[in-house]
Amino acid sequence: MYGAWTPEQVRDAEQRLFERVPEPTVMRRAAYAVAVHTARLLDEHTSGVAARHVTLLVGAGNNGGDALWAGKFLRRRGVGVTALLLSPEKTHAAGLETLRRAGGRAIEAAGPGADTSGIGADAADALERADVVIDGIVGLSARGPLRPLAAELVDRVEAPIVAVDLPSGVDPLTGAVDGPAVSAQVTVTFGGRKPGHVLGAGLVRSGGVELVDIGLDLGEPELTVLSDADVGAGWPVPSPFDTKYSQGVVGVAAGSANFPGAAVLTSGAAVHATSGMVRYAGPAADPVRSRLPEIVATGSITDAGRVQSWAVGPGIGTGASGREVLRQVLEAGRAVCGDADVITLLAGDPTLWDARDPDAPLVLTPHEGEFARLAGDPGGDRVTAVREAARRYDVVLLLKGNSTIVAAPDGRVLVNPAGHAWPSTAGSGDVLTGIIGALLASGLDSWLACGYAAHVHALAASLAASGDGQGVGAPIGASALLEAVPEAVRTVRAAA
Ligand SMILES: NC(=O)C1=CN([C@@H]2O[C@H](COP(=O)(O)OP(=O)(O)OC[C@H]3O[C@@H](n4cnc5c(N)ncnc54)[C@H](OP(=O)(O)O)[C@@H]3O)[C@@H](O)[C@H]2O)[C@@H](O)CC1
Ligand SMILES: Nc1ncnc2c1ncn2[C@@H]1O[C@H](COP(=O)(O)OP(=O)(O)O)[C@@H](O)[C@H]1O
Ligand SMILES: [K+]
Repeated sequence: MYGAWTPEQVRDAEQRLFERVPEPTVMRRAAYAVAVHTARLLDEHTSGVAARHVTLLVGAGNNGGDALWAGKFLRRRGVGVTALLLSPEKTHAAGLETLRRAGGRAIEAAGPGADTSGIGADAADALERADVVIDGIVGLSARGPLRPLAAELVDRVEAPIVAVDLPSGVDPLTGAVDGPAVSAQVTVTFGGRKPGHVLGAGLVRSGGVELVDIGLDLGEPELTVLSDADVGAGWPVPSPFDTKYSQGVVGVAAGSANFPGAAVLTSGAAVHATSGMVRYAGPAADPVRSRLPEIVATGSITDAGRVQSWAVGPGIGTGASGREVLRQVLEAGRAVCGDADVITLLAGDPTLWDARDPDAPLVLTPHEGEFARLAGDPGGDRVTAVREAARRYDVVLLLKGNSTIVAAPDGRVLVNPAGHAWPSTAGSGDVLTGIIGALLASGLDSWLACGYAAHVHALAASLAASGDGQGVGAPIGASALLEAVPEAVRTVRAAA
């Protein structure tokens, strides 16, 4: 498990740290780590460190200061260092002096001989000759899109980039990118990850994130990211004294005559995710029986028998029959995972919420379009949007995406950064619904159930796409993802 802390939380911790440790000492510690990771990248790309060339992009604040100090440490290893100063009058003075004393060169990014981009001739040359570039344009204090000169420089870089703290152009709080931004090979960050490293485009732009301990005491994180080991440790498996009933029976109300696949995928995922028993209720009972013989299938919810949770929504339609299915499931007073048409129905008819038993956990799993129907466009700050909607509707809300966000009504937020896009295939959301339904039936806390399910779902997709999680991937369909769920569960349990 790891956390991500907001810039505000980091700044508060920074102030407390500076009462004990002088600021320059902290900066040197941070910069030394940047230099170490830069040397590693140089070695990877050029099979050496000495006599290689590193160009620093130096902005107006301490992020640029870190880059300058890193340049000094690289000089000690014989690296040629050129700093391009974006705001010469605001450059970190001590950093600039230490780099110069160590034999580094510092020039104005917008120096003489500039072409229409505004980049000076020497600066353009330094960018071209760089084996690695260090991005110290902006870090925690970034606001809005990169300014024009910074944007031009970032556009021009061809060498691999080490980002200091955050890739410039990424919003530290939301991970949103609105214009040109650095795509780092490695991001070296200090004290704790920031939301920008795990959310949205920031996840992709950060590359590999290296965390450096600089002695910050950060408190409770804004966001939590689960590891394989966390998920494996909590994943429900049968005890010697369990029966098929005691592990929790999952009910699935999904699919229709037109969409039997949704029924098969949701039910199949419930079968693969946990042991125990799965009941299916709906118009696709025949295809479900023929594909999944272990499922007890009936035509209607009233005939389904007792269950501990319902996975409901995919393929049920938004007409009268879908509406009736939702009403019956909500009235059953069991834990519910509602997806797809359920979200559209709840968004369109607020009276449907009245059928809900307030004591039974309710999870909704919208994709972005469904979320917009329910709670409006999530915009760039998805965490805030999901947290507010979870509170407003008193549900656990899972917003799907490359970074899946799970908010509880009490404000807790989990993020699952997939790190790849293999789940992006039709029907894979149905699989997620089935996995969550199964975890709810086992009695797991519904917020954690969503976090566990999103984690295993993304892992299953990666295992299915790459054969064993290591090889080169190939496109998959949701059926392959479904079949890989047991392997994903084995993988996380082995890590626990
Ligand atoms: N926290 C810690 O414990 C430690 C933190 N450390 C380091 O300090 C960093 C934070 O430093 P910081 O606060 O000086 O600000 P920083 O991010 O360098 O920004 C500088 C200036 O950039 C500008 N600017 C803003 N937006 C912009 C944009 N879109 N495009 C272009 N420019 C933009 C704006 O200046 P303006 O031009 O508006 O005057 C802003 O003031 C942190 O990320 C880490 O690297 C480490 O040393 C170790 C300990
Ligand atoms: N680019 C992506 N990267 C990673 N995961 C993705 C991406 N796009 C979609 N997913 C995941 O795939 C699933 C798609 O669900 P959904 O949109 O409901 O599809 P469907 O309705 O076809 O089943 C979700 O779990 C979502 O998080
Ligand atoms: K940066």
